[in-house]
Amino acid sequence: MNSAAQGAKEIKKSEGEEDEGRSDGNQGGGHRLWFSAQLVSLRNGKGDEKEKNGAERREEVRDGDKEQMDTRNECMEQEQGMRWRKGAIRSVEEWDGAMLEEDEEEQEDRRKEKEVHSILSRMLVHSSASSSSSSFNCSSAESDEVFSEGEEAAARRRSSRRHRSWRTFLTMMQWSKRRQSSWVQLAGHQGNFQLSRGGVVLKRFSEVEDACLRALMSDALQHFVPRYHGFIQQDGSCFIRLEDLMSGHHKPVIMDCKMGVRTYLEEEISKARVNPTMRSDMYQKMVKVDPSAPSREEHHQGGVTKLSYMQWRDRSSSTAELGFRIEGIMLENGSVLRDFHQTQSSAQLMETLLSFTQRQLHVLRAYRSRLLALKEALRESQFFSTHEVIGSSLLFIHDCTQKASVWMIDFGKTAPTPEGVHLHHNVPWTEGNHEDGYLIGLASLTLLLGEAIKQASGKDLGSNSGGLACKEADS
Ligand SMILES: Nc1ncnc2c1ncn2[C@@H]1O[C@H](COP(=O)(O)OP(=O)(O)OP(=O)(O)O)[C@@H](O)[C@H]1O
Ligand SMILES: O=P(O)(O)O[C@@H]1[C@H](O)[C@H](O)[C@@H](OP(=O)(O)O)[C@H](OP(=O)(O)O)[C@H]1O
Repeated sequence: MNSAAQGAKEIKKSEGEEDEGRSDGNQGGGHRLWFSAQLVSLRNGKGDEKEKNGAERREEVRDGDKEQMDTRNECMEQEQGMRWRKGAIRSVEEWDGAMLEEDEEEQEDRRKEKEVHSILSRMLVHSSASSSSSSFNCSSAESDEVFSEGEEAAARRRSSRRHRSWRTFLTMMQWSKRRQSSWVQLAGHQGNFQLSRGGVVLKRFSEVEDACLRALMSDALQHFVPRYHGFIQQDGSCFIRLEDLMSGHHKPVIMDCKMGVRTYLEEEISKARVNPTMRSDMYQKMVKVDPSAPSREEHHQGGVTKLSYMQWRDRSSSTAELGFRIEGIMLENGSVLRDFHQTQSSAQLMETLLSFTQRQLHVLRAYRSRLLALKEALRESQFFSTHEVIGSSLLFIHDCTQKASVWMIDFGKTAPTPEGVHLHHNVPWTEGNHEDGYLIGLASLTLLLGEAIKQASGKDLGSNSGGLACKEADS
C-alpha cells in the first residue's frame, strides 16, 4: 500500500474512532438535553417534556441569562470582595434544601437517602434486639428449619421482608458510595467546587469564566466544553453551574492537563515589576520540590514572587517546552496522584500516559481521535481566534466501559486578545506577543498518544476485553 492510501486508511480509521470517542460526548449531549428539559419544565410549570434540538438549547441558556441578569452584577461585586472559605465543600446532606431548583432525579435521590437511613436504623435496632438476626439469614431454606409449622407463613413473610430490606440496603449503600466517591477535584484551587445534583457541579463564580462559557455555548467548541447552566447565588456566594463531566461514568479514570507554554498572564509580569510581593507559601512549595530552585536572595527572604514561582513551575515541568503539563490523575481505585512537578521529558510523559490508560488501545485511540477532532474545532472556532487561553486544562476521562473523552475546562484566565493582536497559538511566546502556545501543547499530546499507541500495540494485554478489572456491579 502506498503512503497516500495508508494515510487515507488512517484518516478513515480516525473517523471511525472519532465516532466511538464522540459516543460519550453524545451521551453527554443526551444528559444535557434531559437537564435542559428539566429547566424548561420548571420555567413553564409543565410536566410533559419535549426533546429539544441544539439551537433551542442555546436559546434556553440565553433565556436563563436574561432571568439571571439582576443577580449577575451582585455576583461580580462579590467576586471582588468575597473571601473564599477554604475547604468549603459541603456534604450532600448539608446541601439539602439549599438548591434553587430540585428536579425529579434530585427528589428521587433525597427519597433514597431517607430510605437508607430508615432501613439502617431499623436493621440496627433489630440486630441489637435479636441475636439470630445479627447473621442476617437470607436463605428461606435455612428459615424453614428454624420456624415451627404454625408460624411458618408469618415467618416467611418476615424473612422475605428482611431479605428484601437487606438487598435494598446493599443496593442503596452501593448507590450512596458511588455518589459520594465518584467526584473529585483533581487540580486547581481546593474549595472552589461544591457538590451538586442532577449531573451539575458548582464552581466559584468568576466574571471572566462566566463570559467565556457564555460565548463558548454557541461556538464551534461547544461540544468540547461542559454545558453551562448559568449561575446561582447561595448563602451569599455565587457559583457557576457546569455539566458534571464525570456523571455517568463508572469508576472514572481522569487526568487534568494544563495547556499552553505559560500559565501566567502578561499583566502578571507588569504587576510583579511594579509591586513585587513576596509569597512565602510559594517559596515553601518550591523548596519542597527542589531546595536548590530559589535564588540566594529568595532563600534569604524566604519568599518568591508569584511570577518567579509560576515561571519556575513552567520551566521545571513540560509546560514551557511541550506546551502542556500533567496536573493530576485519578486512578480507577480512586487514588489521586498530583506529584507531576518534574514530569518533563517526552519519555516520562509517555510512560505516564501508558500507565494512565493501562495501555488499552481503544482508550488511547479514542483520546487521540478526540484531540484530532478538537484541533479541527479550534480551527473553526471564533472564540479561539479571539482569545488568549491561559491556564485552561484538558480533562481526560475514561472508564471500564467503552467511554473515553476529552473536555476543555477552566477559563478563569482566558481573555479576549487586545485590539489588533492576532494569535497563532502555535508559535513561541515572547513578552508582548500574547501567544499562549495552546496548539503546541495539543500537538505534543497528540504525538505522544500516537507513540503510546505504537508502544501499546506491541504489548497490549487486553484492549478488546475492556482492559481494567472493572465490573458494573462490583462496588
Ligand atoms: N465540569 C466538570 N466536571 C467534572 N469535574 C470537573 C469539572 N470542572 C472541573 N472539574 C474538576 O475540578 C478540577 C479543577 O478544575 P478547574 O481547573 O476548573 O479549577 P480551578 O480552581 O479554576 O483551577 P486553577 O486553580 O488551575 O485555575 C479539575 O481538575 C477536575 O478534576
Ligand atoms: O499548581 P501550584 O504549583 O500549586 O501553583 C498554583 C497554580 O499555578 C495556579 O494556576 C495559580 O493560580 P492562578 O492560575 O489562578 O493564578 C496559583 O496561584 P495562587 O496561589 O495565587 O492562587 C498557584 O499557587
